[in-house]
Amino acid sequence: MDAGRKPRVGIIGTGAIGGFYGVMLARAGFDVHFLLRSEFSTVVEQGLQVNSAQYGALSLKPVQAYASAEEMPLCDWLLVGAKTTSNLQLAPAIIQAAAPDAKVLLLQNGLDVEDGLRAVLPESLHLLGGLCFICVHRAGPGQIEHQALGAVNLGYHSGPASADPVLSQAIVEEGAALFREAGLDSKVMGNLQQARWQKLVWNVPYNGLSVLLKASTTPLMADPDSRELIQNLMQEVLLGAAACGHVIPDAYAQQLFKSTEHMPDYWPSMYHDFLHQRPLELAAIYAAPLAAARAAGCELPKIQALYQALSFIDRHHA
Ligand SMILES: NC(=O)C1=CN([C@@H]2O[C@H](COP(=O)(O)OP(=O)(O)OC[C@H]3O[C@@H](n4cnc5c(N)ncnc54)[C@H](OP(=O)(O)O)[C@@H]3O)[C@@H](O)[C@H]2O)C=CC1
Ligand SMILES: CC(C)(CO)C(=O)C(=O)O
Repeated sequence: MDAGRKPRVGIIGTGAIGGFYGVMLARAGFDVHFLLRSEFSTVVEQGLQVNSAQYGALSLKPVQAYASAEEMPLCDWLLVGAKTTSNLQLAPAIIQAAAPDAKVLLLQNGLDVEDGLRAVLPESLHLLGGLCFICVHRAGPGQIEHQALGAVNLGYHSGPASADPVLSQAIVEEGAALFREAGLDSKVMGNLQQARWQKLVWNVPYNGLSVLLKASTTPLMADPDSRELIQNLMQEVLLGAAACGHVIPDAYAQQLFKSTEHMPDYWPSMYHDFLHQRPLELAAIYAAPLAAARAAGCELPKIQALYQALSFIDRHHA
């Protein structure tokens, strides 16, 4: 990349997350290119709209939109906004759109989501994980509803800087600076696995229960049984994390629980997948942490039961 030039950003999977962060970066002056699938023609015709409780009505038009990665220019940063269930299918697009030493940032929930992709990406590409603390969903083609929050915490996973902590830290800082330039909070996480476990403290209970109980956060937080279930599931995530060497203080779970009471009523992204008969992110959000905890000698029976019920739903809802 030329010194002084702003990095070129590619969005691989322009849904709620990809669309929101892509629009914010484009508005901050970055050269952003969007890979789309089903919404390609609508977005070419009508642009991308973000209806944000925080920033008001934002619009990006025209959009540098592509139906194929082969037409995209080589990008310095690739932000993957697809669901984890699409990662392997998207690997050729990521490789195609990546500049020679590009940074690939997975803006996704779950554990070990980088591992599957790492195995198929060239060694020259840096791979990072990003945890998005945001409530956002697609309301229609190219239409993104942003209800609350927006921070992204980043950590280095692997690549040419794996053995060089100074370089990997600098790369993660560069990524966090992109988001900060777009007016969003972004922290550097020294330990990506720890950060992923922390995020699971929220996603394990709320994502799955929203599908199983067909309830958004407000009713889930209002009912004594679901409140207890959420707290028990959170405790099991802490146990699993600790067994894997990541101690998360109980106060962290308590604070997430409390802050959910003050969030606007919210349907987690897994519920939107259920509603639209898309595959659920069960491997990343349930199977991977269960397997990691089990390998460390720790069984998590409530999470296991939730996972089994969701697996049934996932197989039968399409
Ligand atoms: N939504 C939220 O508030 C949050 C989501 N997350 C995480 O962020 C990640 C993304 O979630 P979210 O934005 O909600 O998901 P969405 O379903 O809104 O977006 C996924 C996008 O990826 C696209 N896509 C999938 N496969 C391909 C492909 N082969 N080629 C081109 N595009 C493709 C989809 O296109 P198509 O329309 O054609 O299917 C869609 O536009 C998930 O891991 C989720 O858990 C994390 C925090 C909050
Ligand atoms: C936890 C929450 C709602 C906001 O922090 C989120 O990021 C998610 O849905 O994954």
